[in-house]
Amino acid sequence: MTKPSDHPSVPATGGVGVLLVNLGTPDAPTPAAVKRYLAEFLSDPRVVEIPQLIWQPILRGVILNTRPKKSAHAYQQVWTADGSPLAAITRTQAQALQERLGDGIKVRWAMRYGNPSIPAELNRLKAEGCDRLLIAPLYPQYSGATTATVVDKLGEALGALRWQPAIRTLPPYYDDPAHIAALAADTARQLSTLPFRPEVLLLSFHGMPERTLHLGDPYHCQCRKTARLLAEALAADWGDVRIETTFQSRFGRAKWLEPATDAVLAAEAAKGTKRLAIAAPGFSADCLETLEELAIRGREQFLEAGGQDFAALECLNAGEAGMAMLEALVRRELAGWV
Ligand SMILES: C=CC1=C(C)c2cc3[nH]c(cc4nc(cc5[nH]c(cc1n2)c(C)c5CCC(=O)O)C(CCC(=O)O)=C4C)c(C)c3C=C
Ligand SMILES: [Fe+2]
Ligand SMILES: [Fe+2]
Repeated sequence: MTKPSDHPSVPATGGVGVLLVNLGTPDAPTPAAVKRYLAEFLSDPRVVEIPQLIWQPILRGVILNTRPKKSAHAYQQVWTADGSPLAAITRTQAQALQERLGDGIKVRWAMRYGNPSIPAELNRLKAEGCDRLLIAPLYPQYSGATTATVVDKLGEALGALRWQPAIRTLPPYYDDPAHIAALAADTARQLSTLPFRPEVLLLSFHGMPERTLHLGDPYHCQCRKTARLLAEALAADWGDVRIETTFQSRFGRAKWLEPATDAVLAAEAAKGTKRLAIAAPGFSADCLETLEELAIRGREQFLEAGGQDFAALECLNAGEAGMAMLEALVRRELAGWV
């Protein structure tokens, strides 16, 4: 049967797509690009929970006139030939996952803030015939400021479509046995290559305003559980290493989750800890917060306070342990679709 001459052409359908999403990053390590990125990021009411009428004048009048220069300097210290580490690693993770899943599933990546955007990649997958999509926010622990805002943005993009794809989202995987096993294997692998045996292993998670915990955000508890399970998994071979949990990257004047990573680094050195390693099991990819704040500034803080040996471990990134885990999680969520 031929379609009527006034009938629109039918787009391709029947494909399955996976969209990996991480936080976002500036397009360049310049004050202007950082300003554009921070304006979008810090205007998200999920990230700064202050009424916009009060917050926007502070953001536009103060923060965006001071922070971009300082942050651009920090980004310059970690920028690579492939661009921002967070974007470059997320891209590599998507390529590696594509290879593992094969051509029957299309894998793309997006950034919640900045580029490539969620709407652009959603529309691209749809144009390529994917009418079933798994959106995977690459945050092991759920928070309103990260996981939920990916789904908000997705909803906004879907709202502009007449013909929407079917959607699934990857649940947080903070206590998933596959995640804990990947973290334990990769942490042990990295610890065993260090030229020293640490007395202390700090597990540093990105902070959040403490208020969000009391308002019911599960982030804090999920970080604590990841840390506890990881410590248990490491106990057999690394039981002599004391494991502590801290929260980093405080922003603004409100009280944030404690203890703070920078304060603990200085306090450990002051009380005589000489050898310390730090890992960041809340980040699926290395980024400004791990490469600059922990590996550069954290080292300075520990050594200046009297520490001797310091190592910042890498995130799971696109390594074997992390990719095997991601493949397992994604295949599980795609069950029934492929
Ligand atoms: C891993 C989870 C993250 C949570 C939770 C989170 C909360 C959160 N962050 C800010 C403010 C900033 N974060 C910045 C960078 C940044 N944050 C995360 C992850 C989480 N943030 C990542 C992966 C990155 C790195 C981005 C990169 O380009 O590499 C920044 C920008 C850098 C800077 O100027 O310092 C800010 C600002 C708030 C307010 C918040 C919770 C409410
Ligand atoms: Fe952040
Ligand atoms: Fe808690």
